[in-house]
Amino acid sequence: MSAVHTVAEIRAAEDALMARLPDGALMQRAVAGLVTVCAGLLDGVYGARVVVLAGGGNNGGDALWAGARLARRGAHADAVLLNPEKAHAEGLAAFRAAGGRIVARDDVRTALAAADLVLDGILGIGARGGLRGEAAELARLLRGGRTAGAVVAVDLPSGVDPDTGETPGPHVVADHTVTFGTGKAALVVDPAAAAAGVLHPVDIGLTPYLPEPGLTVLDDADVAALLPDPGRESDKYSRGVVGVLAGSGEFPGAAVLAVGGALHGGAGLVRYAGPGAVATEVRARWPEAIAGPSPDTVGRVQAWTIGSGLGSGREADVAAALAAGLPVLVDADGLRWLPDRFTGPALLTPHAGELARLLGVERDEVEAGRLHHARAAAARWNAVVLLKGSTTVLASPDGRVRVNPTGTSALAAAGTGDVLAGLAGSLLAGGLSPLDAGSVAAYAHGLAGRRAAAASGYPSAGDVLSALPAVLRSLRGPLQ
Ligand SMILES: NC(=O)C1=CN([C@@H]2O[C@H](COP(=O)(O)OP(=O)(O)OC[C@H]3O[C@@H](n4cnc5c(N)ncnc54)[C@H](OP(=O)(O)O)[C@@H]3O)[C@@H](O)[C@H]2O)[C@@H](O)CC1
Ligand SMILES: Nc1ncnc2c1ncn2[C@@H]1O[C@H](COP(=O)(O)OP(=O)(O)O)[C@@H](O)[C@H]1O
Ligand SMILES: [K+]
Repeated sequence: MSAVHTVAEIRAAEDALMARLPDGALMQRAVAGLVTVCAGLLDGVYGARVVVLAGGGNNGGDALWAGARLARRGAHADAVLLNPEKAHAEGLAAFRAAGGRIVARDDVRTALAAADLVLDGILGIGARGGLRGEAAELARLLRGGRTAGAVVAVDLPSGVDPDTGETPGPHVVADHTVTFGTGKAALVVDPAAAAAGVLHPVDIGLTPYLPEPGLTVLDDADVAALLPDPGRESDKYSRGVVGVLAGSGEFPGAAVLAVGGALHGGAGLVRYAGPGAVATEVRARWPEAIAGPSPDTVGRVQAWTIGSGLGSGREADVAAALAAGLPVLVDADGLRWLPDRFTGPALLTPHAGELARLLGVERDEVEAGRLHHARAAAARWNAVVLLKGSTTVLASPDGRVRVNPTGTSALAAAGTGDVLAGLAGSLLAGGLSPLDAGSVAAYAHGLAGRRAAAASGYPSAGDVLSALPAVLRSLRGPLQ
């Protein structure tokens, strides 16, 4: 599991740690990690051309110190000082003493054009708002291909909002980000995360001083530990029975895909509720599923997955499934008929457009502020909200947030959301909490998307579904 902390938490931890260390020692730890990554990216440090973009805070200090160390190893180091009066005094002195050169304004373009590596030390966790003035112009030059060198962001790409993952204005787009101490939301949540490139975490000894993280990113081992493990005495009922209320005459495929996802998520039995013609298609593809016309008549379940491809006019069916008071996942069309607030375990799986409609805002606003809007909806409906898209984020009404690291644009294909809904519903029926069911499902779904993409150029939702069994098998090992 990797942890993400807020700027306030990081500053408190840094203060506590710095109180025990000699002056400047913490920055030197950060700089040592930064220099190691830069040296690894360069084809030899000696003779390499490095341009340091230094703002007026400690982020600029890191970059100047790193420039100094690279210069001592034989690099030609140039620095652009964005705020010369405020430039980090010790960093600047070290940079100059190592032979680093301050670039005159007129020479910035030439320096960038010749650079093998550009260190972005304009702004770090002290950023407030997007880049302005000359800094914005520099970011524009970098994005415009002014340099062929690798752009390495120090701690964060400058100009992104550290805590929200939002990009309030112009910002640097980096090829690599060397980040210190712990994760930041901006490095894992789009749109900011898209500007970070490859992440290189550097341990500066902060962890013992940091609180439990509110935002986490699961890894293979976390997911393996959360996957249901049927015991020796299990039967199909004790493994969990999931009800799927999905599909319609208009969208029968959604039912087929959701039931397929549910059949592979560990539940012992899948009951499909829906119109006869759709049920016939579901059973033709999945003879192991049981079908009935409505939630009331299909038989007992331990959790419901509601909504994928449901179409219009299904309010009564949705109400009947919700009335059971069981753990529930609500997707797609089902989101039109939400109760005022959930009182039991609930997982909502909107994409940005659906969440925008729920919250009465524009889709662009949701995509620009994923964490904010997922949290707002989680609080509003007292449900875990899994917001799908380029970054899938899950916000729980208890304040916990998870970000899924496995997403791939290979999943941006019709029907993949139906597979996810079935899979997550199956995990709910298996006894996982909505937060765990949603994050485990998103994780495995992302891996299935990647696996499917490796096998077929542009995978369909069916390809993603077909890849799921092998992904789950590799995560949890074979059932004994
Ligand atoms: N503490 C430690 O020991 C360690 C810290 N470390 C490093 O320090 C970094 C944090 O440094 P920091 O706190 O100095 O903030 P930083 O990101 O450099 O920016 C602050 C400056 O930017 C300005 N400014 C703000 N917004 C702006 C905007 N939109 N556009 C333009 N300017 C803007 C603001 O000016 P103001 O507006 O306040 O006058 C202020 O001068 C951290 O990310 C890591 O790299 C590591 O070495 C590990 C040890
Ligand atoms: N650009 C993207 N990058 C990563 N994942 C994406 C992207 N776009 C969509 N997805 C994923 O694809 C799935 C699409 O689900 P959804 O929008 O409900 O489509 P549908 O209803 O057609 O199945 C979700 O899991 C979502 O997170
Ligand atoms: K930076």
